[in-house]
Amino acid sequence: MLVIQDLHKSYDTGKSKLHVLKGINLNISEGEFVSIMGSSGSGKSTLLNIIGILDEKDSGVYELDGIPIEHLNEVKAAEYRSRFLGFVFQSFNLIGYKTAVENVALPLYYQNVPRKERNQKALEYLEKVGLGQWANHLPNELSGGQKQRVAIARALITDPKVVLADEPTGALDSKTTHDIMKLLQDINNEGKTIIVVTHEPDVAAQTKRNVVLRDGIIESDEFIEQIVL
Ligand SMILES: Nc1ncnc2c1ncn2[C@@H]1O[C@H](COP(=O)(O)OP(=O)(O)OP(=O)(O)O)[C@@H](O)[C@H]1O
Repeated sequence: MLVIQDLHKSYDTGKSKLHVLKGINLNISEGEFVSIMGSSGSGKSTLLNIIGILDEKDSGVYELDGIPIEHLNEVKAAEYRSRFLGFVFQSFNLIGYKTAVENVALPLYYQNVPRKERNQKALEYLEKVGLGQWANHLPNELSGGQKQRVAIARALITDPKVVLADEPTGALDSKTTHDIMKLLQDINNEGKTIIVVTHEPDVAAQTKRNVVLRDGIIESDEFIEQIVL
């Protein structure tokens, strides 16, 4: 599903180059549930941004579903993102003036799906994450956990190959973190590939494979005994 070989990334900081990813090798198969940990600055977000085609590698191989991801223009990058990837962020990234169902339907709007069809599907996905009753509420009427459920429904609505979640529980209390991780486990058990960047060892323990980055290289990469919620 996802092949990364000897991947490097540097940032130009004006005076010098900051070499952030220093030869990453990572293969992720369909249906895996992977957590990426590592101390602040180790390169987790940089790696996730490259996997998410939000940023470009300098060198090495990155293939997504068999397609080499190389020097894409913005239109092609956006097309691949919408075809292959779903995104979940710590801060939910919902549009404040749109209702829950409108937020979930948004990726289908960009795929030119007719309004009736996209709203119907969005409602289905909201029901899937347990929020059918909240379809017409605005984000500021929802709790943090509910907002993240809306964001997860939005990430799933295009049936992406891979869901990328950057600190999805970072803004949530421990009970809500449990509920969101349970939801991600359910989604993974249905066959979806999920990659989660997290600072929280408890969250990583609820995935099936843990990758630890240290100073731009993979320090460890282990299949783990998943704590099933
Ligand atoms: N656009 C950028 N320009 C310059 N430097 C950057 C840029 N993005 C990240 N960096 C630097 O690259 C290094 C790795 O950052 P990255 O965000 O990937 O780390 P991280 O492991 O996700 O950290 P955190 O856990 O704090 O989010 C850091 O030193 C950061 O300051």
